[in-house]
Amino acid sequence: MSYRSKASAAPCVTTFDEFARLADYSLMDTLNADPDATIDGNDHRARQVFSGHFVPVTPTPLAEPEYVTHSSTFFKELGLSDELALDAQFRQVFSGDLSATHKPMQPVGWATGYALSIYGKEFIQNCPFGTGNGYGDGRAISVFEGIVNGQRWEMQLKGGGPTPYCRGADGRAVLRSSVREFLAQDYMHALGVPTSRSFTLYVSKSETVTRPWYSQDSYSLDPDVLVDNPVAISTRVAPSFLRVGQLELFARRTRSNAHPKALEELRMIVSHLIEREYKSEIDQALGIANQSFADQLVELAKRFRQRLTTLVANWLRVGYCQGNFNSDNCAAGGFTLDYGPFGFCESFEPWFQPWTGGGEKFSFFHQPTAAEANYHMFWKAVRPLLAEDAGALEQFDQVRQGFAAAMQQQVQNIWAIKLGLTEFNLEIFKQLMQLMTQSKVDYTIFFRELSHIPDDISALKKSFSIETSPQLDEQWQSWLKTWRDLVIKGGDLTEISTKMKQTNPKYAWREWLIVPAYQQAMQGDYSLVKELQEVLSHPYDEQSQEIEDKYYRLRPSALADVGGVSHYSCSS
Ligand SMILES: Nc1ncnc2c1ncn2[C@@H]1O[C@H](COP(=O)(O)OP(=O)(O)OP(=O)(O)O)[C@@H](O)[C@H]1O
Ligand SMILES: [Mg+2]
Repeated sequence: MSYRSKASAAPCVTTFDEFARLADYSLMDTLNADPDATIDGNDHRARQVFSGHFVPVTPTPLAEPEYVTHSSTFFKELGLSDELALDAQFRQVFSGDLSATHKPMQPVGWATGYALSIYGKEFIQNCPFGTGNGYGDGRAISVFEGIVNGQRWEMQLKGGGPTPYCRGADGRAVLRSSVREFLAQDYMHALGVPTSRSFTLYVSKSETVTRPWYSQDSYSLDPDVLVDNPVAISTRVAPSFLRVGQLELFARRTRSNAHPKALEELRMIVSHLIEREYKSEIDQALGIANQSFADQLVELAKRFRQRLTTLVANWLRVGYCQGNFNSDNCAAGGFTLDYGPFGFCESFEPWFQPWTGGGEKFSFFHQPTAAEANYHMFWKAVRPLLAEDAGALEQFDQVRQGFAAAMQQQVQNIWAIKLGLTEFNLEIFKQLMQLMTQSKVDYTIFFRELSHIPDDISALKKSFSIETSPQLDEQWQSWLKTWRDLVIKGGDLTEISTKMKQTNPKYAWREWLIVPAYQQAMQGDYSLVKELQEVLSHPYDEQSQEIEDKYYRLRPSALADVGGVSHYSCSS
């Protein structure tokens, strides 16, 4: 299996006119708008939204927008030329000014409500009205839907200004978090991990917002200063932005009989999910003719389970920790969404958690359990739609029951692949985890060095951030021998090594190397952002010696506990 990203099509769309013509809004045609909303989308204050699937809302344009970057890789895949990102009208639209659009593209975007469950427990405290009706996309506004290069995509501004779900906040995202989100999303794609995609990033040259953050070299757990930050809008793209929390919102309304159309709205949103994210797979599994909705739901449960368990196993593979894997941050399409509280594990720690608000339950190795809690909420939300079909309901429940076993299977599978083994070996794995923790290994460097299948531990020592004792070295040597003997049984060492290098990336997300990129970007210099984009878009490749010296190295120990580098409290 190779995790390299796919090849791309030749560019063809070069003007905004051509781009706007790709718009096709099936979502607005098939789902319900909030009946209390205004048609013009001038709807920017926190309020309750009682029904409907979306609220028409216009973004708030950035003042004096400037181009920061775009994803060249993704533009190519979509058949868009790179110049388009610099086109004045295109920039205007993707920095929030929809007045520059023309038909069939529409001058109004939309935001959606969703609910939140934390580790399987329903929460409404986050809603300012105490009802759950004020919670949803507070600063994410979708502005485009269309068929681009043969595939349907939705494009969503993040930081596009307040919506009815803003809960009194400003609806903005700062450049720091936008650069992080943009780069991380692109990086995840390059790693071969399903994700929403980075599209464009523009910053305001004159508008700032004040956010709590860390002073230089601060060891504080919580931010200790207020910083003025330029505001930015990044656009992300996905087949849909449906979250498990969104299904939950409609299920909760159904359960409480909130309004007469509640069950129908739940059915509609789940059908929409199938249409957008699972249609071809379900058609393939069931055949196109004579499918009942109940059959589709059972198949949906299977497919989502498969995607979610694979996703989380891949997060473990690449060292990613979502940090706040609640149901409102869990895409129902089974890909990574919301790069706010995330981080990548450098110095190995099973319970690594970069986000100070997240706690151990959302830490690195707890993600499979967090995923199960989200899957449970998905199951609970969709279940009422099967009330009339006992047979399908039983199958649906069985898929839910099987989550833990399926998850364990995926995790074991990924460990076997990471270690170049044909099957998971619990003893080898347990010993390794212990040794890795004791030696504080750099997660990425360790597995990359191991991918060369060395017979001596000296190469692996490059990844250790402590001096090891002779006893520990002996334990390592003995582990290495047992592991190597097992690998040898699996076949040709060169082939296994090549596969391991396609599984274990060389280039990692190192927060301390990202910090200078967003700091320089705040001063108007985007060159480091571009450089990182380039390095991180080929994470499995050997790159130049210069890049290796700069990016393939351990975090300086002085940065180990620095606020904003090793941990952060705020993702906005
Ligand atoms: N500055 C802000 N203004 C308005 N709403 C905000 C702001 N920051 C966060 N929110 C809202 O708070 C909720 C939870 O925060 P979270 O950090 O998950 O959001 P987010 O990073 O904006 O979300 P996502 O990537 O999931 O859309 C979301 O509904 C989000 O829209
Ligand atoms: Mg979120």
